[in-house]
Amino acid sequence: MSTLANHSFAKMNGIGNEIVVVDLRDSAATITPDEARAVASPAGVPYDQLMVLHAPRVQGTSAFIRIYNNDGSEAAACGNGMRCVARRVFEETGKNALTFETRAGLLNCWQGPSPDLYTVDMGVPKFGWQDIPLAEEFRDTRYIELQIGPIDAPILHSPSVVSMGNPHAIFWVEDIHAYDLERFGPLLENHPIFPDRANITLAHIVDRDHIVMRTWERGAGLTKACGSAACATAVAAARLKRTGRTVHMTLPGGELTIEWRAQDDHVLMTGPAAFEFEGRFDPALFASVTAGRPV
Ligand SMILES: N[C@H](CCC[C@H](N)C(=O)O)C(=O)O
Repeated sequence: MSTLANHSFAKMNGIGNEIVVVDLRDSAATITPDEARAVASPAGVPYDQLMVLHAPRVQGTSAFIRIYNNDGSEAAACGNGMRCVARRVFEETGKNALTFETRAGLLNCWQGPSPDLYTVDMGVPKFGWQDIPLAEEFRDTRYIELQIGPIDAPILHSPSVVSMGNPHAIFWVEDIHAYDLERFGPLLENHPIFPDRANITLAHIVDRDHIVMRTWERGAGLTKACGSAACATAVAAARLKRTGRTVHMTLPGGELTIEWRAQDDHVLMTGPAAFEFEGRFDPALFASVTAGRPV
């Protein structure tokens, strides 16, 4: 039987990015893709990302976090999900600053400038074509040769690419609503130039301090917000010298502030984390899936 049967969870969201948080720090089990997909099923607790806390592996961290998209794939970064995890563990411990480990590295989280805001240090962005990763060499990743639509009149073209521990492609447009992202998103997400797939963002630079954007997420589809994409987009715009290093981001689900810190190139993301409800997973959800095995 699955470790998750009858296990408690918290349903949260990060400006509309649907998050489920599960605490497995007292268990040796890991979650299989089948179990992650079962949780996301209509009979379960539909989410964009599942954030699973495991026992800390590194001195000074509160947990090792595994991140699952609702298609069952694992991701190394989830900004909105990390704010939700930070809120949960701050409330559990009474602390207001903690460090977590993800596959992208150690992430410091702290209470933001007001009680309803949380800041996550998302680490240093990577720009090398092999770090994104891309399937072939591109020396300048501020714009890569990728387009969709007729060769002589592409609909979308020349995206910037950035890794925040997960791959992002950002297309710069005048009107983010003028494109059928539900149609183009999966084509671009699964384009062969992205051997690990990619998160696809449409972004409009309003001025040097403000960007509006929306994202087709790798492994989750169209979401109301993507925190790591907001980080990637703000950094990509600053690289193009079209904004400063602190940018206000407007996403369909709400607002984030991103600072690409000058002294160490770390990307700080600040925004809310909403709690919705707690529950326990119905064992029937996992009747036909393979259970995670102790590592
Ligand atoms: N779909 C992303 C993971 C979640 C990112 C997003 N929800 C965020 O807040 O950063 C990926 O597979 O890289």
